[in-house]
Amino acid sequence: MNKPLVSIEHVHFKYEGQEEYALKDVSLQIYDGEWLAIVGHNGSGKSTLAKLLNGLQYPEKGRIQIGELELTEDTVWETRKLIGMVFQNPDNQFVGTTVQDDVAFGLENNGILREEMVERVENSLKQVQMEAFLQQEPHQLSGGQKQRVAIASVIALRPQIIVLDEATSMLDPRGREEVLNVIRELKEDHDMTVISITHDLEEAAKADRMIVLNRGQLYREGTPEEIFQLDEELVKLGLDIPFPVKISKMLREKGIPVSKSYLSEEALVAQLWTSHSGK
Ligand SMILES: Nc1ncnc2c1ncn2[C@@H]1O[C@H](COP(=O)(O)OP(=O)(O)OP(=O)(O)O)[C@@H](O)[C@H]1O
Repeated sequence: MNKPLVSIEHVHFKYEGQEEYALKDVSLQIYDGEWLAIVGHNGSGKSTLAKLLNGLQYPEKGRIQIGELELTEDTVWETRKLIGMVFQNPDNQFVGTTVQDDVAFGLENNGILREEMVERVENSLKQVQMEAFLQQEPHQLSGGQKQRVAIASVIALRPQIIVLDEATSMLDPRGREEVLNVIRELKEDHDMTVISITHDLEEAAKADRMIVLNRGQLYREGTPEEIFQLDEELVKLGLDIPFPVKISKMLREKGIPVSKSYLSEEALVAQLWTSHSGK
């Protein structure tokens, strides 16, 4: 994690006919191999940032650099090969009549030869643990399974970066867990760079780094531990602090030594066991 793979520099963006800027002077870097979570309340500009990264909109001022390329109307087809997008609604992302066809679709469009296509379809479905569902029809799948197929369709094209725009927000807890596990594996085992855009801080707690957006501006940047220290400030921004972080704060207020804000229930329970058994 050393060179920025994506560099967003002083980006301003306003939708046509609107007075307010949706993004105001936003600058941030995304490093090779990291998982960056971009969080913010409704209307903070998260989806607008995703649209800019995908070249669906262009900055009014400022620039976006992806790898060696500046993202412009001339380079957008090249930059889209580097960035794969997964969106919120699992039902809007299926184009094939079976799981296999769905993953193959993007490859066909990119002129990948049949033999390689078969291999890539199989491999990418394996990476999301959906290889047993090759012939299944989309409507037979759960939300989490559909999103995993959507991720397989993206990784089959071998992008360097995967952007998940609220990709777990329509899923039940089990589906969300499945998708988050897949994201972690893609990052850890396949060196993918992950950008997850979410209003769910529990999900963001799993990332390496977080960016908080507020009213189109970059409010804070830091590790999840650093961001959760903001505490009431996050609540004021309309964000809900994860349950284990709230509990560890309450314990500290009651004089029970919890050294930092624990980001997962498991870590908090482990700390409490350790201090309890040490007495
Ligand atoms: N197509 C559009 N036309 C006009 N204004 C828009 C459009 N899309 C978003 N906006 C405005 O731009 C600002 C940023 O919206 P954006 O959708 O990027 O926020 P968000 O953080 O993704 O919110 P949400 O979580 O509700 O999707 C908001 O003020 C919103 O009303």
